[in-house]
Amino acid sequence: MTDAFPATASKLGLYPVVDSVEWIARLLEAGVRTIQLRIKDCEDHEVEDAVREAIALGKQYRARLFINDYWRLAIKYHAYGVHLGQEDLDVADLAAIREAGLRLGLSTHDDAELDRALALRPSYIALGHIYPTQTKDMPSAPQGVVELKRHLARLHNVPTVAIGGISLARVPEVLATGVGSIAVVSAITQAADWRAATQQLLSLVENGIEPAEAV
Ligand SMILES: Cc1ncc(COP(=O)(O)OP(=O)(O)O)c(N)n1
Ligand SMILES: Cc1nc(C(=O)O)sc1CCOP(=O)(O)O
Ligand SMILES: [Mg+2]
Repeated sequence: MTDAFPATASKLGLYPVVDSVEWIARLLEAGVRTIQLRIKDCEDHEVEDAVREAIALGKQYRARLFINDYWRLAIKYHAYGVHLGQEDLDVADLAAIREAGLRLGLSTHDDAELDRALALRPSYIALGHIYPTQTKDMPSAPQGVVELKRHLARLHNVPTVAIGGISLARVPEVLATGVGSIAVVSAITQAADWRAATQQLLSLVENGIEPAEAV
């Protein structure tokens, strides 16, 4: 059996996914403790400064800072973790990520992807997309909360994250499935008042979760 990736918190709480160091800085300052830098379609050298700065901020705030896609840079600058999708799995050096002590989060969208993810023993598994999303072109249909709940039944011992089209109004329905974390992009970055939206999301999602362990 393959070695497991390092553990993360059993419930990751609110998990904003953002595309700049500026967003990372303002959300950490606002109290977010799980966060992802997601800058799409660049070469490593184009995003190296942003990745390094985001990781330094994550350490400063003792936050769980995940780097999407750029796993080599995440290793180089000792990120808390890396988030990879199914296509990324075809090219990433998972052994190098594990040996460097980074946590690994994996995207899944159906049973077959869940099978593949579970076999790799990641630190968490993300399930998407739950609702229609304007943020990313998705090849599949939204899975909805009934399917989400069915998938969660297979994941008792793995931290879980729901993503895709989750607005503030939809958070209670998603939390009711028992998922441990809610990842959002537009619910924060497109909000008329991102600060208020973040505080509302934090209190809804993290109410009742144990305070974060030291990172
Ligand atoms: C928390 C979380 N879940 C899913 C994704 C999607 O990752 P991926 O499938 O690699 O797609 P891109 O984000 O790279 O377009 C994510 N980033 N974060
Ligand atoms: C980046 C991403 N990954 C998804 C997946 O299902 O894997 S859905 C998604 C976009 C989520 O943005 P919003 O919260 O604005 O809908
Ligand atoms: Mg990816």
